[in-house]
Amino acid sequence: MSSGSHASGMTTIEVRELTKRYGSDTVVDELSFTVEPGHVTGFLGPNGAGKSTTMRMILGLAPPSHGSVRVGGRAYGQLAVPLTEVGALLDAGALHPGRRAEDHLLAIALSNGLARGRVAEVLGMVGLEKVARRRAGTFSLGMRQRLGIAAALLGDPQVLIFDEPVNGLDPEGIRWIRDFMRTLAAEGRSVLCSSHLMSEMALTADHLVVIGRGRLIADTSMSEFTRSNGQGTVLVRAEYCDELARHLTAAGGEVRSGPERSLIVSGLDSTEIGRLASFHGVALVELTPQTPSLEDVFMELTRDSVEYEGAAA
Ligand SMILES: Nc1ncnc2c1ncn2[C@@H]1O[C@H](COP(=O)(O)OP(=O)(O)OP(=O)(O)O)[C@@H](O)[C@H]1O
Repeated sequence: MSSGSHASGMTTIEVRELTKRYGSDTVVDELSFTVEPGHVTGFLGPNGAGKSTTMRMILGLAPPSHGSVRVGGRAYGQLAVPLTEVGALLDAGALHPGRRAEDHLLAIALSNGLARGRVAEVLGMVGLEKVARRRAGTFSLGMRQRLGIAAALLGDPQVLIFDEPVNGLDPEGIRWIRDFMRTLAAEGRSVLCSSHLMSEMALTADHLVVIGRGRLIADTSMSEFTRSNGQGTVLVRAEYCDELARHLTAAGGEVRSGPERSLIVSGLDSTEIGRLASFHGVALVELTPQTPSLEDVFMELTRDSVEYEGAAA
């Protein structure tokens, strides 16, 4: 059934100078990035940044004003059976409420020339086999998401696109989707997942593409992002706080008071602080590097684009 076109493993998504204009609004602006196989790539940006529009262009649902998208080296329109190349979960609400889960999947399978046996397989993969005969209208949001994912997997595609898949889910549902995406990537698939929450991506993504106002802000591995943005402050507690604060300031540190009589130090790392304290004979009670939350870093990164949006509204 599968076209076999991904035998080469070249199942990247290549976005090049992608641009979308609606009237005078440039919603996606010269965006270029690559989604690699074997990773979950987090597609991050504040609301309205252009994530959904970009995903719709990748899926051939909206024509670019300029630039191109290639999936496995080809434009979406050139894919013989698109569902076998790229699967997507865009809007879990887009389900016929009266239709049984398995009939919903069967209709998609048959209209795409896929084997009917695949329906039971994907229902099993997402853990919906026991409710296969229930009508989609009776499903919880988490179940509808699973059904949407089952549909995306029908053609066993090497590329998967999820638009805000955990929005509105309970912690158990969020965990399930997160683990599932990681499993799909571990199988060698390319997984692109959008979110407006950095904290969510930090637990899910290996790679990050951050956009604001339709423009690329960052394209980096998650570990590099954490490393380069993780230099925060150091929380210090000492028996003679004031004396230590003087020494730290003299050594070029910036010191402010923290909770419970602690000092929050920036400009010096914990090793330097420990050595200074030892040199001056001040006993330390606590020395704890503080990592800024990635959510803070993300908000700082995209602040300009959010402000612009607010100002323009
Ligand atoms: N069909 C359209 N016509 C006009 N403007 C549109 C259209 N589709 C999207 N937009 C505008 O494009 C901008 C980006 O929307 P998009 O949905 O891609 O952002 P997003 O990053 O996915 O945000 P969200 O998470 O809020 O959906 C928004 O300002 C939106 O109003």
